[in-house]
Amino acid sequence: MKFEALAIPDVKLLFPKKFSDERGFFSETYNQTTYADAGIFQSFVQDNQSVSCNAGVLRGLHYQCTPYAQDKLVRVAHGRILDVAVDIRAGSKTFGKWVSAEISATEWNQILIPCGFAHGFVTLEPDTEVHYKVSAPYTPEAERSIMWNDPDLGIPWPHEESDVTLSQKDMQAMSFADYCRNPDF
Ligand SMILES: Cc1cn([C@H]2C[C@H](O)[C@@H](COP(=O)(O)OP(=O)(O)O[C@H]3O[C@H](C)C(=O)[C@H](O)[C@H]3O)O2)c(=O)[nH]c1=O
Repeated sequence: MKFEALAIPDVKLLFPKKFSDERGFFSETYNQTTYADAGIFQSFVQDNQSVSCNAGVLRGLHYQCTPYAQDKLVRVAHGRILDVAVDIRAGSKTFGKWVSAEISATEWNQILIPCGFAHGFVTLEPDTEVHYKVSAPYTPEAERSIMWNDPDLGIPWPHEESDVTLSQKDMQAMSFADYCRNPDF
């Protein structure tokens, strides 16, 4: 399995093989053995899928607090996203730092977001379909949101505030300063 570490090495980009022929293509989008070869030993317990009708749909920055934290293996079956992971591990030398990558059906790449990172993405094309595996079940009471455009994080999203579509939850997300007052990682 071809992979590369991003600037925060715990976040990895993966490049599964795609076997194309005159019918179309086949790809193993997850395989415990070959992903272990890339240093991904997490076991996943839940598959998620979100479809966003337009470009500019922004979901995040989300995480589940300990002990309900989730590793996430994210891929795009149709369309393209800018995916962002923010290190929220208290004491980490990259605390408050972020990494980003374009994940798309065209590139057929994936991103592993470990526990201890807040995760978000913005769609770059209409009808973008994101599939992701998580290593712990959904626990609503453990769900937290940090403001996507928090000035202390300074994530250079490609959209202005007026151009993004957010959920009510994400519109009311906490600031990063609020998170720092009571970090739950
Ligand atoms: C995450 C989740 C949600 N839901 C229900 C709860 C809501 O009624 C509905 C929509 O949930 P939400 O608005 O939180 O969905 P997203 O904004 O796409 O959130 C996700 O997007 C960001 C990028 C993430 O990294 C998280 O995995 C996840 O928070 O699905 C479930 O039933 N199970 C689940 O695992």
